[in-house]
Parts: sequence; C-alpha cells; structure tokens
Amino acid sequence: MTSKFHLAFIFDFAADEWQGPFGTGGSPWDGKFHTEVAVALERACFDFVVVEDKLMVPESYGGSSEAALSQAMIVPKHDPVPLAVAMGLATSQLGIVTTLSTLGYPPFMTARLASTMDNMLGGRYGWNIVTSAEDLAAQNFGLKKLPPRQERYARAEEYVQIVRALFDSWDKDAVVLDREKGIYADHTKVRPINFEGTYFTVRGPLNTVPSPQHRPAFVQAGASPQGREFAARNADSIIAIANGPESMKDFRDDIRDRARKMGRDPDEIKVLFCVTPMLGDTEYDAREKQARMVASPRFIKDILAQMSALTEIDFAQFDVDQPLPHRLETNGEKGTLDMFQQWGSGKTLRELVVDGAGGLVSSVPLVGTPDQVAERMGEVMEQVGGDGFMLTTPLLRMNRRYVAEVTDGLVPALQRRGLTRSTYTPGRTLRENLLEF
Ligand SMILES: Cc1cc2nc3c(=O)[nH]c(=O)nc-3n(C[C@H](O)[C@H](O)[C@H](O)COP(=O)(O)O)c2cc1C
Repeated sequence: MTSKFHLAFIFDFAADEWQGPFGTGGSPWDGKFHTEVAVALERACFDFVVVEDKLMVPESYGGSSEAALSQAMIVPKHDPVPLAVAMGLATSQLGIVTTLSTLGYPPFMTARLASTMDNMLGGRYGWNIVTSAEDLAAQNFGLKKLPPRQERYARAEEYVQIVRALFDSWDKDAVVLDREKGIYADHTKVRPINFEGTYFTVRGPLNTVPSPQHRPAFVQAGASPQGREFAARNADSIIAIANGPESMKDFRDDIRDRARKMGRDPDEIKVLFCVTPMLGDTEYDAREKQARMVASPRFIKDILAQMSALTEIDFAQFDVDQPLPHRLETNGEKGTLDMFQQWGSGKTLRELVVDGAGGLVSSVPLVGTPDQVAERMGEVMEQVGGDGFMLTTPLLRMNRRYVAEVTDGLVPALQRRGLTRSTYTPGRTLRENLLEF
C-alpha cells in the first residue's frame, strides 16, 4: 500500500494562457486570477504553492528580447510577495512560498520579509531560495557577469546562515506583552548577531517579532552537486526534475544520503518532482490534446526560447531538424539543460522538444483520464519511495480549465485512492504539514 504523498503547485505572477480559448485575457496584474487559483488549490488540499521569479528580460534567443516579449514568456512578471499576501489572506491552510534571489535581496531584507510574511500568514510562509542563473539578472545588481556556480552557492550558504541567525536573534518568548509591568518585548531576549563573513557583514538583531514557524519553511531547487549539497543542508522541501521513475529515485536517494551525512533526518526533506499532467475525459482525448500541443510550431519555438532564457544559450542558432552539434554547457540552469539535451541520444532538436512534451520540467509523462493519471502517480511514488509531486504546466501558462482539471478531476481521483491529503489539520504550520507524512 502506497503511503500518502504531498502535492504542491508552481506558477509565476505572469500572463496566463492569453492566446488560448480558455485563457483569461493576459492581464492578471491585479492578482485576482492567481488568488483564485490559490483558493482552488486549497480546496484540493495542496500543501503549498510556489511563486517562481526571475529578475531580468531575456535576450538570449536570437540575441533579442523579441521571443520573450512578443509571447509573454518569462516576462512581463510581477513581484511575487504582494501576490503572496493577497493569496495568503484569501486562504487559511495553504502554504505560500515565494522566490527571493540571494543575488537580489540583502539577507537582512529577506529575513525581515520572510518573518513579516510568516506572521501575516499564521505560519504558512516559505522562501524558495534561488541564487539566480543569468548574466542578465546579475547586470541588474551591479555585476558584469553571474558569478560561477561554486561561488554562488558558497555565498548562498553564508546568506542562509545569516538569515537563520537573524530569526534566532529573538528568543521565541521575547514578546511578553506585560501590561502591568509595561513591557512589550524583553530586551534581554533580543541580541545582535554581529556576523562577519566572506561576503556579508550584518549586525542584527532583526526588527520583527518572531513568527509562528520562527524559521519560515525553506524550499530549494538545486540540481548540480553544489545545488544538491545546499538543498540537503537547508531545505524543508526540494523542487526536482528528473527523467522517469528510476532517475527520480536516484535523485531522492542522493539527497537523502547527503542529508544523512550532514546529520539531518532525511525524512525532514520532502523531494517533490515536477510534472505537467495532461488530462482528458478519455485517454484518446488527452493524447489528442498532447499531440495538438506539440505539433504547434509556436510550442517548439516557445520551449526553445524558454530554454534559451534559462541557460543563456541561443537555441535559435541551431537547425531544429538536426541533432545539437556538440554538448552544451551553461553557468545557468544546468540540470534543466542536461535533461533536455539528452546528449548521445542522436535526437534532433525538434525531437527533443516533442520528447519533453510536458515541457522542460516534466519528470514523468502523465497523459490520460484523471483516474489513469492518479493510478500512475501512485505507481511512480511507490517506485521512487515518496515524497510527492509539484504540478505545473509545460510553459508555466495557466488557464481556469487546466486548474479545474487538476483540482476537480485529478485530485479527487488521488484522494479516492487515499494517495493525497483530503483534509488539513487546523492550526498546523506549513512545516508541520510537510512533516505529517
Ligand atoms: C521547477 C523549478 C523552478 C525553479 N524556479 C526558479 C525561480 O523561480 N527563480 C530562479 O532564479 N531559479 C529557479 N529555478 C532554478 C533553480 O533554483 C536552480 O538554479 C536550478 O534548478 C539549477 O540547479 P543548480 O543551481 O544546482 O545548477 C527553478 C528550477 C526548477 C527545476
């Protein structure tokens, strides 16, 4: 019998599927559409939603921003934190995770923002820790180039150490609210951290009250050896991509081994694999939908433009009907690139896109009726060993129909099989929900 597994969802505060027949018009900028999605995810008992983020306008595909801007791909994108407030106030149990880059925010501001959010959301906030992966982003923060991965993660380790120390700069019981003695906070329970490291100097203490989780949940998506090491040390949940059940199992086992060696209980880390279910009333319907999507010339171009944005490699330079001329390397999102290029397979670029028909982040194909897909998800989790899935769409574009297929078709089918949560325990924090099974 498969034990329960966790569900999360990742989207960005960007245009919906604005050109499709079920899009919502392409202007979700008041946050209401995404908030409505968060409410639907809570109804389906998802553990959390992640708001992805990037800090640049891509110019890698064809050496121009045209592909990104004309198709609303990765950009325009609004800041995730105000959206997280709106989503948090419209829900009461769903975890809300926002991406904050260690490149863009000083650690004091991240700690302050995370503590404020966790207070406002009653212990449901999480931070998706990213180091950013683009020269174009680095150039928005005073750098000429993105530092090499090794250095980005060394800096991120120091950064997280500071953020943790800032949360601990207030004892849990520092706020006493003693009306008789006239004491709001006990100053002996609040101390500077006086941190001096290689990259940062931070005095502290934090100037917010301790939050319900004290340390909000940490989410991370490292794929390289450095990224995995960082995630195994720090994350409560890891966003992962892999190539089928065997590679999913290898990834999870690797993270758990690394965590064990660091003295952590591996069960404290929930590895959630990205999938992009394609659902239909019948299996034929679902397969037809998938075939229509991959046959569209726009889909091929959009996937390649997205790949260019994430890796800063110009995929417009390659013939789509030939194999890639050599193995590609990037200082950007290497895991995504390696999975995509399947080096040695001899496949043409078009075949690589069609192969990854679930998009760049699909760990295992899930095409069929809600019952078929639910059954398959259960089998895959059984093979992998746990912990759950991170649902999304091939190009991060959403419409209401897709959300309803997931929350009102797939999730009930999972729940009928006892595979996913069908209630929340009231009052639990995001981290407690993750640790429940
Ligand atoms: C599903 C998924 C979502 C991600 N979301 C973001 C994001 O919002 N912002 C970002 O800068 N990087 C994001 N990343 C990139 C990761 O943080 C990480 O850099 C990447 O997976 C490569 O791993 P590495 O840093 O160990 O090479 C995401 C990666 C994946 C697989």
